Amino acid sequence: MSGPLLQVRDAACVRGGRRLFAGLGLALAAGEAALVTGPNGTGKSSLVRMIAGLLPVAEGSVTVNARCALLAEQPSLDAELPLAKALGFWAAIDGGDVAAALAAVGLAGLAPVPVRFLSTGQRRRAGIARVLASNAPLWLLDEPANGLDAASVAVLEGLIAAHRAGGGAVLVATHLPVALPGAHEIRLGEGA
Ligand SMILES: Nc1ncnc2c1ncn2[C@@H]1O[C@H](COP(=O)(O)OP(=O)(O)OP(=O)(O)O)[C@@H](O)[C@H]1O
Repeated sequence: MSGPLLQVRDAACVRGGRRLFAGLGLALAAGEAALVTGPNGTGKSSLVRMIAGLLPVAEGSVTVNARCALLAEQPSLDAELPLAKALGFWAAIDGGDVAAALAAVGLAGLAPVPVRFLSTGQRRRAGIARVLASNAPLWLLDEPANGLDAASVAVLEGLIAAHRAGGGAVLVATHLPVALPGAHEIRLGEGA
């Protein structure tokens, strides 16, 4: 495949009649990363959702040339199911390796535990495992470090680095430090 996995051109986002940002451009090729930062309410999550196709693009264009995996605030896992089975629901669609993904985020031991019993940080790591098991080339991670301890942030950073080294790309929206060497930086300002 040639060309960027993600191309955002002159994009604007409007929510509740308010323009959050405009004129935003970004291209992510294989191996690249984007770091989206900015104060609360400036549109970081909105940008992620817009790229994921969950919010309309008010102006400009968003072109996604690869399958993408979204880590949103909720892990999108059935709270009643054991963790491995909840991830298995998605793996049945995406074809991913649940056991390997759980091991990668240090949750192998919790595979039989219902999702509702997971702690905040474990739940976030479960969401990261879902992204990992998706085999999607483009990762869209909204606040992936929320609730994670320092060791888990380091694991996250390692997983992102490995994903990029394997030809993937990632966009991370965060108010917490996440090391993304060589990332394109997008700083969203105050909302309009
Ligand atoms: N459904 C909605 N209708 C109207 N406005 C909304 C809606 N959802 C979010 N907003 C507004 O859009 C703005 C941007 O929200 P968003 O969640 O993208 O910000 P953020 O930069 O991710 O913030 P935070 O750092 O607090 O997570 C906020 O002012 C928010 O109130």
